[in-house]
Amino acid sequence: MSRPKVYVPNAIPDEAYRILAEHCDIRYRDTEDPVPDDEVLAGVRDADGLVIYSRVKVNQAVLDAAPRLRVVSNIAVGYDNLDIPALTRRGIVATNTPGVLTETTADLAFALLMAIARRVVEADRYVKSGRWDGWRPSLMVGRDVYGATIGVVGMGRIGQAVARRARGFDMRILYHNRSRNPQAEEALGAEYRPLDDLLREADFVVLLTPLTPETTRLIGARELALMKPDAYLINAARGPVVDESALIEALREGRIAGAALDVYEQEPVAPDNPLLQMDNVVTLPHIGSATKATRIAMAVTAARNMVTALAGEVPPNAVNPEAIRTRAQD
Ligand SMILES: O=CC(=O)O
Repeated sequence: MSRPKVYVPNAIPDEAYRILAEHCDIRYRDTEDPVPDDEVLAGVRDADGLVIYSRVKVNQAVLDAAPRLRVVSNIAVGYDNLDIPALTRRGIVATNTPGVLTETTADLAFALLMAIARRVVEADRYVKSGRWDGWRPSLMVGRDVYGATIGVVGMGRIGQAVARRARGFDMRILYHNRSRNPQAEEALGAEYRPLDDLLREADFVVLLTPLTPETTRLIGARELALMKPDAYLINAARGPVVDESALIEALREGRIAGAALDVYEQEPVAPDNPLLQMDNVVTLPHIGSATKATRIAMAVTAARNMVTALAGEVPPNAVNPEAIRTRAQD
């Protein structure tokens, strides 16, 4: 039997490459540079599998160009770059990499929270600018994290990992989620709130939802207006969960105290985006899961998902296992 063909349009760690190479023929683009759309279309032409980072979109045009495609393995926990209904209709299994990045991403979300509360980035820039003329009681005063109220929106794996960190800071933990999580309530002392109530009460609103039609622009002008004027918004989920123009407006008018962002409506963020000019906004370049160990673990997980799915088994992290049934009925 001939080996399946897998298209890998961006460089992946050797550990993951080796797993794929043992079982598949790989068409490899050994660079992290963005893949032009026409290269994706050419790359998938004879591919049985596609292993991608979330910057590559798999839409109808890609599917139309990929008659043999059976598996798409995303090296990310989020999979909003994939048109899941279209994949499922075609019997193509999609997989993601949950679990391996939970703690790493929670660390980063908490780092965003700490950085905005204690003005870490602003203070660093200030010292490096050479303007510091000595200790002053009001210099770079921020707000306490310890004992404050955190509102976690999206109490999945990462949300719960952030709540565990918040417990260490003796924070009051509120959460909002599609469904209540009695286990998180019991284990973490987290209190469920309808979204509006969470927004009214939290000092730090931390977004950790997947991007879905329901969570797109979940936080808009109305929601920002519910937040306390001294509260902060932290987005470690996906940019489009927030209406970015409404956020810019709220920050300009001082309706919230600040924001710490790892993600944006458009990535990379445009150099003239007003958020980049605001001292009370921390801006990171989508690095939630960016540690060496976690990036390797994500790629290895993605490679294993691919190999398992190509062997005709249900892969450990199938996001649309029903696609296998669709295929079986063909
Ligand atoms: O953003 C990163 C991911 O979804 O893993």
